[in-house]
Amino acid sequence: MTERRDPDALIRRAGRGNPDFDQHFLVDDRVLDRIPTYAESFDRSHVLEIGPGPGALTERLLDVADRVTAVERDPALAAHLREEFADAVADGTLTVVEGDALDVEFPDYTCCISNLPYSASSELAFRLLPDAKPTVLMFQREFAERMAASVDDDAYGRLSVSAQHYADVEVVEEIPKEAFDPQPRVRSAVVRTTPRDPDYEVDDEAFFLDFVKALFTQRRKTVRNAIRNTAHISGLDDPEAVVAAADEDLLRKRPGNLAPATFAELAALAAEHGDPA
Ligand SMILES: C[S@@+](CC[C@H](N)C(=O)[O-])C[C@H]1O[C@@H](n2cnc3c(N)ncnc32)[C@H](O)[C@@H]1O
Repeated sequence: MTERRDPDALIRRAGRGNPDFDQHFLVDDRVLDRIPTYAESFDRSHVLEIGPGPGALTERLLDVADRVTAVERDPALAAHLREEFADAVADGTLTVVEGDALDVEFPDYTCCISNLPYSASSELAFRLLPDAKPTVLMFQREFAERMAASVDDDAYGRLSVSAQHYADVEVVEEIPKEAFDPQPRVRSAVVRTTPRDPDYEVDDEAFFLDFVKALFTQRRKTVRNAIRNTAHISGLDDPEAVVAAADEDLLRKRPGNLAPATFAELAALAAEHGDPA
């Protein structure tokens, strides 16, 4: 292996960042070395990296992948990456795409490994998860815990059910603020998602996800009241018919105590009786 670039030197060569673009760069070599290992069991032949920044993680991804596509919104950083990794760009192992990862077309990647911009965590996660490709992603710790939470956990909510609809979700490492420059205000965590089909059937995915979103806006209410109060979000024309058709024990529970498969059953019942838009 050739000697690695120093992350601090990469930041210096990239030039000071743009505060509008959520730029907290990883400078801890041990953390940077570990991140690609969390994807060891995945096909890493074509890795998608969102928000490569100065390129410290990109360099490690180039070591384990046949190809890396790196999507960077900051034009100065995209130019820096093309210069810093000119050999890899020239031989086609690295493609730098300048643009917003929420808009650009993704290549036919095999897995995504990224330290994401936290302000777009949710939108980026839900752009990636339906692709059914494995991911290793860094998020704010609290967001990561909510993604991975199980029914009855305090952190269990809409994010848990929606993310786990697409994949198994695990928090594989917590990362202290000191691993970044500049340091973020919040702690971070690395999440691994392994795509799989859910263990329940959903006929109308969009309605299921809207129904979950609706009920979790009323997480402290009973399911009965949550169904009644959120028709404007779930799109149900006749929430009373759903309440009339549902099991009494279920209606007395709170949304945070319903497992994903129970949400799916209730959503099917709601679609059948509640006349969704
Ligand atoms: C938290 S930094 C991570 C940088 C680098 N991967 C690291 O670990 O040091 C996030 C990076 O995403 C870039 N970025 C922010 N919003 C973006 C977007 N919508 N699309 C693509 N890149 C974005 C920022 O310019 C920054 O380089």
